[in-house]
Amino acid sequence: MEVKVCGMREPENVQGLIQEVKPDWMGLIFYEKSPRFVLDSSAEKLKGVPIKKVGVFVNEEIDQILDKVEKFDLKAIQLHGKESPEMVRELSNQTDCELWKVISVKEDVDWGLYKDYVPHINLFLFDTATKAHGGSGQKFDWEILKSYPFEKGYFLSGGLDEESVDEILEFAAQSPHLKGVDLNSKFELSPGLKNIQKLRNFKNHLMNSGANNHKQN
Ligand SMILES: O=C(O)c1ccccc1N[C@@H]1O[C@H](COP(=O)(O)O)[C@@H](O)[C@H]1O
Repeated sequence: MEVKVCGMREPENVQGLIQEVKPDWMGLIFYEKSPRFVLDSSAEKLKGVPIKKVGVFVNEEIDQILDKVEKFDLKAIQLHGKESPEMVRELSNQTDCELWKVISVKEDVDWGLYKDYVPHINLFLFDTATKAHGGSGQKFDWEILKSYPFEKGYFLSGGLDEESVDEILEFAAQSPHLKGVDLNSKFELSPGLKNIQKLRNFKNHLMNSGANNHKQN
């Protein structure tokens, strides 16, 4: 089970994350309306940090995305808006980054809307649908994922907190395509500043409970 910690931006906080939590991925949010928005002026300090970085974008132009890939040395691109399969295909032809397409969940998912993304992406990421697009701290009903029809792996997101570990493990036991979890606002001291202790507790609990033995796709 992989762990992504999203919404990072303060260099000291990032150092704490790398030394004490060691997640697989660190997310940087490039959506101006987010309280976790990362400025270009942070690129110098964040570019070389030894952790794989995911850039989070909402309905952004391809040129702008590729500019951030270069400036921040991103290894994955998380598309968190209404990006079309055509746009994702075009992007996949212009970058070696992994592509992660978000599916925002309300009450149900029409899986047919997502099949055209499958050939062009590395994974889906499920989050709760809200007007702010992400970072809501709200969970959705994971039961909806029982009908997940694709072979592609996915990440789970949306309001995950320290108390979610047992629920995640129970869910993972019946969900062979669950590849990772994405942690964000429930682990914050303030927007963009994470509580390292809480993140460490979560990761230790998850890993010591055998989640690293979970079958991955
Ligand atoms: O965190 C944000 O501000 C944000 C804004 C716009 C798009 C995505 C954003 N974050 C993503 O939201 C999910 C869930 O976060 P939370 O746990 O509910 O706070 C996560 O994938 C972040 O990458």
